[in-house]
Amino acid sequence: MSNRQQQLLLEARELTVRFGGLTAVDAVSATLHAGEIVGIIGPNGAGKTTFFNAISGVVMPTSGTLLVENGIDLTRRGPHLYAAHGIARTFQTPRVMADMTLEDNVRFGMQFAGRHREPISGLGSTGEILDMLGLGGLARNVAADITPSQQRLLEIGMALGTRPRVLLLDEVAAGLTEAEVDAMARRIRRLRDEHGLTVVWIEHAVATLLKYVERVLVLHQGRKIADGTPAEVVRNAEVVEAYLGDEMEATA
Ligand SMILES: Nc1ncnc2c1ncn2[C@@H]1O[C@H](COP(=O)(O)OP(=O)(O)OP(=O)(O)O)[C@@H](O)[C@H]1O
Repeated sequence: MSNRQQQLLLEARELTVRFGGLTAVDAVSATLHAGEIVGIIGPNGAGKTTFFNAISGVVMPTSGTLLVENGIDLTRRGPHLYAAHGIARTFQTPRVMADMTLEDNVRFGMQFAGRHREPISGLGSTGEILDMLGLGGLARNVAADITPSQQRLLEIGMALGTRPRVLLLDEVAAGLTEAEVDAMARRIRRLRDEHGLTVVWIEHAVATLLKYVERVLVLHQGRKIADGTPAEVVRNAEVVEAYLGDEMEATA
């Protein structure tokens, strides 16, 4: 492992999120190191999105601790601070601004960049960001006029505008064709390989995700039940049982 990969960018310690009597995330501990592409899988309602919400400041954890780069404690701090510390995310339903042009959408994201954050190499301008996502030719179009899969890419562009080190992707492949998913995965890998980002990627389609990530966390009923390479988790008995075997068969 290189030094770059060893740098700890995010650490959740016993993170718990309760909604009334329901424990959506149950004492989950996990680490994320620079240069990783990590997937999060788990059956419906497993707590994947809530865990994302907790590590991006969208929901306050009930208990536990969240540390970011340089050991800074962001537990229970506001979402703007997460962006300032280099954490950016997309949402399951893309939150683009339909009436604005693609370049203005990316510019909007840039307003949330931490004032002292260096631009990402090769992704410092709206043009570079849109080109990297294959949206350069549509820069002056309004977001309402592009396809749903292009809107997903645009939302990634808005996140990139904040100059993140860690990019959290929530089901960016949902509803895409196989060819589009493949193109999306290649772009995500380039974000890591060429632009130095670290990626955490939730996808409901397990077989899809396991093809593209190097490490995977498995959540079930709010608990982390596995954390390893795709090959390791598909052989994990607790994981197979959580999915009743069904979705894992395609990847076994
Ligand atoms: N704001 C909320 N208020 C109350 N309950 C919530 C809230 N958000 C999520 N939950 C509940 O928390 C649990 C975990 O939900 P979450 O959306 O995190 O799971 P998930 O693994 O992302 O599921 P899916 O694959 O269906 O998106 C579910 O039981 C859900 O109903």
